[in-house]
Amino acid sequence: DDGSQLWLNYDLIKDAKQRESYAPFTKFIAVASDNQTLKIAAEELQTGLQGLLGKKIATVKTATASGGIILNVNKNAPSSTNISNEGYEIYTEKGNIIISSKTEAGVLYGTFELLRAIQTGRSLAKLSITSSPKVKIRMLNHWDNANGTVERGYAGSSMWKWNELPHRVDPRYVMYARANASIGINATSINNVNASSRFLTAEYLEKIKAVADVLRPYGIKVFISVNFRSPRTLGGLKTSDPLDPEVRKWWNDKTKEIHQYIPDFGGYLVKANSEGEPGPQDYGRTHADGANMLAEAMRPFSGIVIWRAFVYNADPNGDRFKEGYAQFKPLDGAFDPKVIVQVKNGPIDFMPREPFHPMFGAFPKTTLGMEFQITQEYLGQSTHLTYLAPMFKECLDTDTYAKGQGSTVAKVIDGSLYNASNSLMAGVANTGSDDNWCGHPFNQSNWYAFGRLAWDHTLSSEQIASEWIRMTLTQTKPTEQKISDMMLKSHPIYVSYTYPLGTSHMMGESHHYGPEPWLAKSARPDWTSVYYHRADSIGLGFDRTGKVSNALQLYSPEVQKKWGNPDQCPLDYLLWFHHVPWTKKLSTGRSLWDELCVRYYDGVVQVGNLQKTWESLKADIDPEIFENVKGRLKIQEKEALWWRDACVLYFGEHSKMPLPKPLTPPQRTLNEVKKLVEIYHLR
Ligand SMILES: CO[C@H]1[C@H](O)[C@@H](O)[C@H](O)O[C@@H]1C(=O)O
Repeated sequence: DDGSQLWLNYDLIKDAKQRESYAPFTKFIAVASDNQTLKIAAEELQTGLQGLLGKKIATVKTATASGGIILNVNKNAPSSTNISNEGYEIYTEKGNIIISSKTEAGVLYGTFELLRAIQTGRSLAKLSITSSPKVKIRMLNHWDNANGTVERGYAGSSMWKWNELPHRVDPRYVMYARANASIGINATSINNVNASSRFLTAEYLEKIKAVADVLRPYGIKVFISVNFRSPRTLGGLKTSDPLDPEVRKWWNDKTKEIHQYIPDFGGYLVKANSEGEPGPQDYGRTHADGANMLAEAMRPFSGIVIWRAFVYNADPNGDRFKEGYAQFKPLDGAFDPKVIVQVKNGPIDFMPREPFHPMFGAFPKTTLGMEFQITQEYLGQSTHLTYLAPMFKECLDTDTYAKGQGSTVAKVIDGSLYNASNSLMAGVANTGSDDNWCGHPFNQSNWYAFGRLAWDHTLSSEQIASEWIRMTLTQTKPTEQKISDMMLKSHPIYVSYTYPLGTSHMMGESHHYGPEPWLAKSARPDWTSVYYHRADSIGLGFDRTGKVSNALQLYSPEVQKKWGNPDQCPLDYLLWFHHVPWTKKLSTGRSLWDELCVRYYDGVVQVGNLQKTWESLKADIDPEIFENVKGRLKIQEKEALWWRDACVLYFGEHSKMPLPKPLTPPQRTLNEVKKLVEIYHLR
């Protein structure tokens, strides 16, 4: 098993009794219409049950006996059932299992839920499931380039073969569609937000159309990331000013043209005036001017405009933490209803642990979408085992107190806090052309977890891990439990040997691989490490209280209270908000310096424990996957040591304090670690 079938490998259920228990419900599949989506659902059931039960199952038009699975689209289902268009019900009636929804896509989602029930060993005897997605647009953002590379991709080159399309349509697109549909993902933006105008040419629209045609029956809409300067680069206009009538006409025409290829086009995703990308500010206009121009072009159609809030200027005296908020806050209420503003989970940039972005809860008149990063740019890329569901949930479950207690980030995102009519959760994809799609075999679990949480953010990290392990790795309970334990501990372990106590942004410059806490000079001050950790002879951390940047003031008073006092701030967030003296005693009873060292050292020890646990599971795991993970855990251990030694040695030069007992000295000198990291900068 090379992992190419992801969590849909449908391996035979080993326990014969269990297989038999499903026999009374799997005698036939009834599907009345020949709608393509329903056909796909029926075929998925056939493939799945063939694999899981080793049983060939026929499809019929109408059920004449009991003991089958009936796929049922009920467009007029009473609204009292409280199920949204994409939601489904699964129940038993007259000895049949009914999967029912108002839409074909809903039936497909229900079908995957039934298969998941069997894959994870649940009983079908008294099924009664109703499920509706909590978020409307559940989307992958690909940072894939036209030349086949992937920005921050760690699983090979792009999965989109632009040089082959539209003539050759890679069969992997179908696998991709199945995988996404199985977790409820219903949208995908196919190209990098650092966007090439090429994607708006007729040549590329034909290619994108071919992809959209594959994804459509799986309920997935295609979006395109656009370059704001396209009216100039493609249209030959003198400007891309969003208030210029010719520019507006260009976008209107382009949007119409796109719809000739893709009638159900999802819409535009835009990174503007961020990290050198063009945008409305180039012409003295606002983000709202830019977004609303595109929304107007989209007016005749169902599509939308997703405008990113990831913006920051290079102000050495400012605080990047406050930038997105500062630029967007005056525009709350100014955006067209077709616009969703997509905000990264934290205010800086996908750091391993960030406080939630202060925009969440502060924009009652704007629809805010969530942007998570599934690809592990700062989280071990393809060599560290890091399960991200707990990190996603930590953000979603945090209370913004925007409308009193219980105003969680999740409620901002699912639209319930401000009664938003649309909602969005996006994840930067980690897919590539690697056989197993995601590089590290465990990285697949982050794609899976993202989709499951976008559908239902109340699912627990434990449940999602358990599902994924059973569907992907093993059905043996004790093994499952051990792997689940590894996964649930993995994010805290990673944070421990990289960014403990609320430190951030100390990675190697530009490639973002490995530690570089000493980085003090870069093209921009806020691309260095010293800007963030602010280590000096007194202490460590960025003071964001009223004394210095006062970024804390962007949060509601309850949140300020929770994080604003260094004696009460949870240690995991401490150095995000406070410059703490090295000698200050923390709640653990240790000084800041001692606590920092203990965490760096413990992280490395824990990676050793992950290795030991994995080794003990050898007999139960597919040999190829076993060796693959084993090798990567070795790399993880080596790199955890780099991080530990780099940070402890570097910060030690500031604190001038000895390592607490019983920690043994680092394996290298600071210069030796620096040399290791410098290799990655050699040309
Ligand atoms: C697409 O650019 C990325 C950039 O590679 C990445 O290092 C940074 O984290 O975020 C940017 C963004 O989100 O726009």
